[in-house]
Amino acid sequence: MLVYSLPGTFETREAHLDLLWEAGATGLEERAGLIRAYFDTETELPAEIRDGQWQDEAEQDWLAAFKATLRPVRAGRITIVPPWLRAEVEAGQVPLIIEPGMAFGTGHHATTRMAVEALGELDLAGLRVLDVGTGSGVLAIAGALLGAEQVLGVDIDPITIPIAVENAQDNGVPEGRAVFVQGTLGDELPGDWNEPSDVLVANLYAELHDLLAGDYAAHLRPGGPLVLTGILTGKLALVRAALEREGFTAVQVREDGEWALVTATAPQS
Ligand SMILES: C[S@@+](CC[C@H](N)C(=O)[O-])C[C@H]1O[C@@H](n2cnc3c(N)ncnc32)[C@H](O)[C@@H]1O
Repeated sequence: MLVYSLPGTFETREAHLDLLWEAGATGLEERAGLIRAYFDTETELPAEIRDGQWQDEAEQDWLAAFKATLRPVRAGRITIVPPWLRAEVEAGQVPLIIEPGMAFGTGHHATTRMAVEALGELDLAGLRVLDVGTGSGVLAIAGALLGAEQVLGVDIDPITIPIAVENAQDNGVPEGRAVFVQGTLGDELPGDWNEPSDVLVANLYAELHDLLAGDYAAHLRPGGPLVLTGILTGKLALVRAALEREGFTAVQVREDGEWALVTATAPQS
C-alpha cells in the first residue's frame, strides 16, 4: 500500500480531495493535519498537489507528540481512553481502550465520537454489526461492548487489521466475536458476512458513501439501521441523494462543527 500525504488545511482540502480522487486514490483520510491518500501504484499527480510525499507506513515522529495530548473522550455510554488513562473513566461509563497508533480512530475526531454515540442509542443486543473503514477497530469494538453478538471490521489499509485485532483483545472482546479483514464492500467477506447485517456503520468520506450506498443497501437487512459519518457538512447533499437513490428512509442528520453524521433505515426490500 502506497500512501501519498500532503498538508491539508480547511481552505485547500476540498480541492485536494477532488484532485486525489481523480488521480485514482482508492482511499483517503486525514491525520494530524495531513491528508493521506492510498494508491495502488505511484502515480503522476497534478501540479497543485505535488507538495506531498510518497511514503511507507513507517512510524512517524508525530505519534509521540500526539499521544501526549490525549484525554478520555466521552461518547454516550462509552468513554474512549488510551490504556494509561483507564483509571480516569467515570463510574457507570463503559471504557473502550484504544492504544493510539498508526490507525485512525482514537475517539478524538468528532466523527468517531458521533458514531460511537449513535451506536449507543441502538439496542445492539444479539445483533451483527458491520463496520466499514474500521481503522483502529473502535466502532466495531464499541458495537461488541454495547452487546452486539458479532462484529466485522473491514478496512482497505492492511496496517489497520493487526491493530484492530489487538485493540479488540485489549477490550476483552473474544476473537470469534470480532473479526477484522482487509478489504472493502464488494469484496468477498468471511463467513456469513456476505449475508445482510443487522447494523452497518461507516466513517468514510462523502464521496465514498456515494460510491458505496448500493453496497450498504445490499449488506443491510430490510429496515436495518445505517450510521454514516466522515461527512463534511458541505457534502451532505451528496450523501442524502445517494441514500434516496438506494431507497433508504428516515434520514436524519446531526452535526459537530464541520462534520456530520447521518442515520437512515435500509430499504424494506
Ligand atoms: C476516518 S477513518 C475511520 C476509522 C474508525 N472507523 C473511526 O471511526 O474512527 C477511515 C478508515 O477507512 C479506511 N478506508 C478508506 N477507504 C476505504 C474503502 N474504500 N473501503 C474500506 N475502508 C476504507 C481508511 O484506511 C481508514 O482506516
